[in-house]
Amino acid sequence: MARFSNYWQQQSVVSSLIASSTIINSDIVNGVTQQLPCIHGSHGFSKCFSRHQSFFSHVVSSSSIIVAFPLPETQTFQSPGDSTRAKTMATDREWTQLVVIGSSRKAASEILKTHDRELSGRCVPHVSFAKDPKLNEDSIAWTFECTDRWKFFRSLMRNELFSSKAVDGQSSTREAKAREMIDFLRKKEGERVKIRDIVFAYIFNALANIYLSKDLLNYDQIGECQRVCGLVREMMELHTALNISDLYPILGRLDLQGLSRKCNEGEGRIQELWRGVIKERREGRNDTGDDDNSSKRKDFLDVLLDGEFSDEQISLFLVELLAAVSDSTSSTVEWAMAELMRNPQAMKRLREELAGKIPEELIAESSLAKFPYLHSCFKETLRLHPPAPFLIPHRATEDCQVMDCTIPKDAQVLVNVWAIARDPDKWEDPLCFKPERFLNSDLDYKGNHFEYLPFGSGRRICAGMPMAVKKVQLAFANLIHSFDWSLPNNMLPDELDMDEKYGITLMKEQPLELIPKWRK
Ligand code: HEM
Repeated sequence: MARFSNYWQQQSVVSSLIASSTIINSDIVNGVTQQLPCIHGSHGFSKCFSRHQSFFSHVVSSSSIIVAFPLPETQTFQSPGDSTRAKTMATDREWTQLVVIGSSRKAASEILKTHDRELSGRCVPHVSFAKDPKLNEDSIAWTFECTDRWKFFRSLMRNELFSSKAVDGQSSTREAKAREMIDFLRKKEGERVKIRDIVFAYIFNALANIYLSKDLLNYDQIGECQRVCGLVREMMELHTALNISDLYPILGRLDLQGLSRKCNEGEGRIQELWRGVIKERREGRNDTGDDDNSSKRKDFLDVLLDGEFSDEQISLFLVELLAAVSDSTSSTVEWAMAELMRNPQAMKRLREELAGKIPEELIAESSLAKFPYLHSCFKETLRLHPPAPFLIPHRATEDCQVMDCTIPKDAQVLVNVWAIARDPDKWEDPLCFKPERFLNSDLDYKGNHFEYLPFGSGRRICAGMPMAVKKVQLAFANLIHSFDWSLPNNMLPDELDMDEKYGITLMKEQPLELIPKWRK
């Protein structure tokens, strides 16, 4: 309960800070007050934003733009008059960025369902390669609009990667990679391991094998795994770093803080991991004159080469479909492990469920359906720690009336799924980790229940959800089933730091370090 009141206190700090930087309609809706991710303890988001407070004040006071500052916490644009004012401000000040945040179930449903068509553009941060209009049309997650080309990519991914048939066909690859992860951890028995790095390597290699039929990371070079994991993390953070170019798009090209340059360099280093693989495959195909390689089993790289995509295009797909998603997926496993360490009863119950059905061997994907409590732990982890707390920023592609508020064209539209999944009016004990709430409940993450949207909803819903669900649960189940885990330095479960760190992915600020002990 102490944590809960702390939560509300911090809301006001964070809300007013944010309100002072951009035009915010944090509650397009009835009664729910502004809620921004932050919470646990005294750090997390509030720290992240307060670090920039002086920067904001400076920007604000030195400009003649944007609303009156600072906006009081409660000031939102709720009445039709307010929304007209917001619109006027946005159109008068074309060179500033209007941000609208939906923070209730109703607002989420309006944005992602009722107005899905008008609000499913993307607001692309200046650091992203996709800000370049020529590259944007080859992006999936950052396409400015849902064009025919984006539809083509989505259907290509659905058919080749994420249909039930395709996902089932990949299960042996994921199982093999899960086994490698467990074998590596067996060798580390009694030592401290960073869960994030280990799981990242599993996710990354499982995806790399599905796309390229090749490992890109090697557990024996754990330093390299950490380097790549750190590089990806840094890129994700750069996408949400406070960037003056995003606040004042007119300054975009100047890259005054050097963030775009940094992001480009990071992406370049990540792409080095697979550039050679693409080149080699293309040359191999040319040498055999076997352009479509029809007699052999195809992986996703073959599909892309058959589709005559350039090496550059393929490489950028892999930035989005391999590097970026490995971050969100490994983060979910890390949070799940952290929550279980803090909740010994839940850990015990999960162990019993797993051991009752699978006494020895590694748990196979085909067995996952037998574990309702495992599935509930997965759902509860995503409720408390959605990897994308505001989804990926949407954009209004035209003026749009949402409830009693006009969202003008080109406004950035965020849905605070983090806060919605903690709304005390909708969730009992919203800040407690209680997987039981999902047992015997039909609430799922497929985008139909607007109080719970870890994968989003509507046309921009996570493309990789069917694969992500399997991948996370497989890793999580086997980590719990194979090892007893303890915290280093005799730390007590309550002492585990659960602060969050904001990037596009909501990470655990302090990486989770645990000591494995083989259970068999
Ligand atoms: C636990 C793991 C994951 C979670 C919680 C998650 C969640 C999300 C969310 C919230 C979005 C944005 C939705 C929106 O903006 O409305 C998204 C987009 C996306 N996700 Fe995931 N994701 C996960 C893993 C994956 C994986 C493993 C893949 C692919 C292998 C993937 C591929 C994508 C793609 C391509 C998009 C962009 C969709 C578009 O803009 O059309 N995700 N994801």
